[in-house]
Amino acid sequence: MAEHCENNGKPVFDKPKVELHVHLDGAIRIETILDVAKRRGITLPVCDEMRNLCTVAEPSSLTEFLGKFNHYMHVIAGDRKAIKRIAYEFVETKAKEGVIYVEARYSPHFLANSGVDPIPWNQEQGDITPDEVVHLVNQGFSEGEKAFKTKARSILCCMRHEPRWSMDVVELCKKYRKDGVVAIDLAGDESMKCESYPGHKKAFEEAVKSYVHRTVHAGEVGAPSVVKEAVDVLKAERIGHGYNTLKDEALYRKLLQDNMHFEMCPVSSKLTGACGPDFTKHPLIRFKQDKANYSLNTDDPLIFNSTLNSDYQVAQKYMDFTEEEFKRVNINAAKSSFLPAKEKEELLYQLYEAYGMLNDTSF
Ligand SMILES: O=c1[nH]cnc2c1ncn2[C@H]1C[C@H](O)[C@@H](CO)O1
Repeated sequence: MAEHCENNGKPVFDKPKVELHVHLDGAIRIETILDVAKRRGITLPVCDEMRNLCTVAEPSSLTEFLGKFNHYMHVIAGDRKAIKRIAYEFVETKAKEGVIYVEARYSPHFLANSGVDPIPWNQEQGDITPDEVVHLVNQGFSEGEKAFKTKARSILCCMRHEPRWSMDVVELCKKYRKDGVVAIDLAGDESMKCESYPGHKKAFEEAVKSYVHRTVHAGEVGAPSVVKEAVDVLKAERIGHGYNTLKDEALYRKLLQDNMHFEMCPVSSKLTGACGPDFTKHPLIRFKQDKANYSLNTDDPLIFNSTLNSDYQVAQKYMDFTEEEFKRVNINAAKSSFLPAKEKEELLYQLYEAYGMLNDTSF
């Protein structure tokens, strides 16, 4: 059994949690993929084989990991019922994990089959645009929130390799800001520098101008220069992963000073090969020692066959995380969330109350 799956049933931190970095399309239930495929008449390998195809059990590379989406995205993309269903089920899953607020990210273009060039996943042309995808996910999240009492908001992803989609993405963030979309992200293969992609830069400039919050995948497998660029050029307010920031001490110090939030995903970092396999030497330990501003997240639980508890287990078992640190992590996550000020205050209040800290002024 993989290290991160040990004792998976018993919650390490059985208190309300906040998750800021999880890909909706990397968090689909395998049973749902199989069920939707059956309804749509799409032939897939049998259950166990499908599970093996969609997951990584041993450390691989970011490229190999990103290839996993090819095995199932064609089943969900371009299907209204399926898109809404994955959003709804996602909220149910997070509620069961004890998450009271989650920001889930996805690329609206990757789930569309119309108004997107090229049409992804070898789909036939259909009539579901990126705009309708966002509407469907918003509906799924809103119904999920009513049913399971966990609040879910969306971050819309630009993809590094498709700069032509990025202006659409920021426009969708603006259009749906009152309907559950809280920020823009840049995901995908980080070795592609965005200096050479004015499409991303323009979109992030528009985001700044229109008060759309920004996070960027950087320093996961890429050099510290990608982190620097995310902060200086794309005006990122949070960094997705950011492990390699530690390779540039001056940059790390500056970001610590600026209270930059790092969205850390320990299980993911091992299985994508972003960090070495020995969790006792993980960059997260330095962030913890320095009392940096970071959160703990699953990233793509379908592909890593993990839950949020897996990441907390790794932190506890290999990185000496205490209950106090788990509380601090979640309070930082709430403070760094992209919720409007009043909702953020309410979220923080819920955490302080659940953590028995309403009279504690040290936070
Ligand atoms: O860990 C990641 N790094 C970079 N890109 C990622 C990661 N996990 C998922 N993605 C990509 C693949 C998804 O289809 C896309 C939008 O969620 O974002």
